[in-house]
Amino acid sequence: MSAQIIDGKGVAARLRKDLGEEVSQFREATGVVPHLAAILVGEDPASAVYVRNKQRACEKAGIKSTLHRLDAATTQVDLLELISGLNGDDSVHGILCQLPLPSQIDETTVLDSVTPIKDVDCFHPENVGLMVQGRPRYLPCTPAGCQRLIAEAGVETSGAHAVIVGRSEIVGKPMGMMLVQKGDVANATVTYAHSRTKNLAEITRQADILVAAIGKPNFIRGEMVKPGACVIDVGINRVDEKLVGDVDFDSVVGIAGSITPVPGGVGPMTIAMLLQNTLTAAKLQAE
Ligand SMILES: Nc1nc(=O)c2c([nH]1)NC[C@@H]1CN(c3ccc(C(=O)N[C@@H](CCC(=O)O)C(=O)O)cc3)C=[N+]21
Ligand SMILES: [Mg+2]
Repeated sequence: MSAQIIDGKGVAARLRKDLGEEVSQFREATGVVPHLAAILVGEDPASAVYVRNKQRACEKAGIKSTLHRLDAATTQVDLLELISGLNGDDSVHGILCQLPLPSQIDETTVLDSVTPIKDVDCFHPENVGLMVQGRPRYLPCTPAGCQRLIAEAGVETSGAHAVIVGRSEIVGKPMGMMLVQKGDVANATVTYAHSRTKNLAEITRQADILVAAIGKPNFIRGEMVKPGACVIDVGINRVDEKLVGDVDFDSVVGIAGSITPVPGGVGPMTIAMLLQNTLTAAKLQAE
């Protein structure tokens, strides 16, 4: 038996098409064009590719996108000044500051400076707090994409044991919070595991839903997976010019019940959710 391969790329394409229709209805009803401002600091080639993909997806969906490129040597003061200008620009609904930032810049200070209503990444503590309390303004893009793929796989989450491997503020921590909520594609029993967890394989083997967000290529192997589990691979690692996940696909695919591929799994969903949040942002600000 081989796992069902969850087609993130296909699901994302469908979502983006539906979203494009919603965007055109919104534009017609309000005359407002949803607008995402993206900030890219430095020359990291992977970041440049991601930002370009996000911009292309925006344009296809009828969302305006502008790119603000800053030199790798940009000071924190300059970046904060740019964000302050975008915060005050009524034509801009969403602001995305691509991570990682160069070492002279403190990421937390910068992310906290994005006005919460324009925080389409859902990184601001106000938005994280609202999400954790079960009254989200925005959902964080990558966890929301994972949740959508779990639903697409037809996996029951209510009462299921979801094990999150990884505790980043961007993926692992919010993912667990979303799956433990009361609600659809939620009501799970959540365990967080991470680099200090003892007997990790013993815990991952208890997972009905296993989310791998550790940032280590091919880390989750077949013997760490319960037969029939739903395995969501958030990893994006470049190894010998190739993109590989945090899951060792070849050893897991014969054991899991369903699995996301890399590429073509969570990554495209992250972008679809960003577009969704940008439309939400425009709606909230058009009121
Ligand atoms: N402020 C901020 N928000 C982010 O959401 C954010 C960020 N910074 N920094 C970097 C990470 C990473 N990320 C990805 C998005 C899409 C793909 C994606 O579409 N991946 C394709 C492959 C793309 C390729 O070939 O490189 C796939 O998995 O099929 C990957 C990674 C968003 N991030
Ligand atoms: Mg990390």
